[in-house]
Amino acid sequence: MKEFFHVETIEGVLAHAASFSAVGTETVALAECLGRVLAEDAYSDVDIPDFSRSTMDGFAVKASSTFGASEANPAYLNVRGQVKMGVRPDFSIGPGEAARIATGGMLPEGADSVIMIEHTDLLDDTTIEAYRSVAPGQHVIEKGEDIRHAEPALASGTRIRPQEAGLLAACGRTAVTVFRRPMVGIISTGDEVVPVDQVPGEGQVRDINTQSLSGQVMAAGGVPVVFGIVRDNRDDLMKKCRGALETTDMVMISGGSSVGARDFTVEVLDTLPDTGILVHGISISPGKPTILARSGGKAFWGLPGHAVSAMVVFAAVVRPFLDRLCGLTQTVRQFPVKAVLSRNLASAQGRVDYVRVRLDRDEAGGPVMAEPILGKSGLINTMVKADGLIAIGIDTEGLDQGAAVEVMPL
Ligand SMILES: Nc1nc2c(c(=O)[nH]1)N[C@H]1C(S)=C(S)[C@@H](COP(=O)(O)OP(=O)(O)OC[C@H]3O[C@@H](n4cnc5c(N)ncnc54)[C@H](O)[C@@H]3O)O[C@H]1N2
Ligand code: MOO
Repeated sequence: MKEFFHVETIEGVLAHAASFSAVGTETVALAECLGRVLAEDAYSDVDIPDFSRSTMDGFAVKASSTFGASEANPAYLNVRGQVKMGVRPDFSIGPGEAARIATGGMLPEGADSVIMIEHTDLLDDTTIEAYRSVAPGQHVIEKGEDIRHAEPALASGTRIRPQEAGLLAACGRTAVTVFRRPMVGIISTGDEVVPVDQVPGEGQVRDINTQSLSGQVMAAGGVPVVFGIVRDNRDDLMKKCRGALETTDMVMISGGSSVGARDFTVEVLDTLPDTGILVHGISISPGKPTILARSGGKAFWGLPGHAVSAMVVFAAVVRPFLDRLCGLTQTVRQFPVKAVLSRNLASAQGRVDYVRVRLDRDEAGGPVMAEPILGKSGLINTMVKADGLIAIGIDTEGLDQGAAVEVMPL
């Protein structure tokens, strides 16, 4: 009888991720870099800002000229001139002096702070009264305070969000080196699986997994490459797998990962050159009959056919491998949502149970509640109802109503 072998803990499977390498790099225009992963340490060609700059409309002063100033006892300051925007002032400031300055203006030599215009009064064309004291550095961004040009502004392996793109703009980077988006081959198998544009006949189902897995790949920054549906035929499967491995960076096949007589995936993998099966069976549910193989340095996944199982395995196991291929090395700061379980939940020991949950909160602003969505792993609509997954630990028998849980968003 065929059996699972290498049944592995989730940690054991994830440990294999380190043995796969990031894909190559390419240069993209700044405007195209959103969502990409930086493949270089990015520096600025100048300090940012490159001059000490006012953050308020007012008067640039030496802070010491205002010490002790108040409504009852204002400081009288001599106005030396006006700072023009975008140019270095051609005068300096001494004790008891001030210069008109707008937000963003360059501080004149000698000035170390700015007093807001609303804390001053104009006595005549060249004299102001200051009613407040300011501290050195107040209302000023110092030269290099945002980014110093000798220090890396962003580290290689960082995912570029809008704020990183803004910082790259400040650094003068019109183009950046990023990792290529990994191409992920997607194959569906099964004689009963038909394309979306066909009305399924008796005993047939439409191909869900190609679409849902493609979406997960895209959301993770990869490019799905769809290889369609393969019949339960060893030669056809072999041909598709070879083609997918030759043209993509990672392959996911769904269905045919279990131990049934028609489950050819393992046989095909055993025959492919330079290919070894790393894992067949993971101690998780759903998703136990998952295969991970290495073929010519590429990860090859056999995901369970059930639509929920395939998606859960992607979220819990495949995603960290794809992150690695994407070149992500900086910690991805994604925090789970903390919630309270709405009902008792049974779970078997010896495996990690991934439970779909819907999040809700009452209008009074109580805790976020996690309501389990129970249902078989072939029901895609249970994933639609779910906002996330909770993992019940391998040694945990179940969770009680009211337990604190962490929800991985879907
Ligand atoms: N005797 C045993 N039978 C099964 C076991 C087991 O341990 N012993 N494990 C079960 C579990 S758990 C799962 S999950 C499935 C996984 O089986 P396979 O990966 O071999 O997948 P299939 O048998 O091909 O398909 C399962 C199910 O999913 C439907 N399917 C397949 N592909 C798609 C697709 N692209 N879109 C939508 N639906 C798809 C397929 O028609 C089947 O209904 O094995 C259990 N059996
Ligand atoms: O573990 Mo299978 O992966 O139920 O649904």
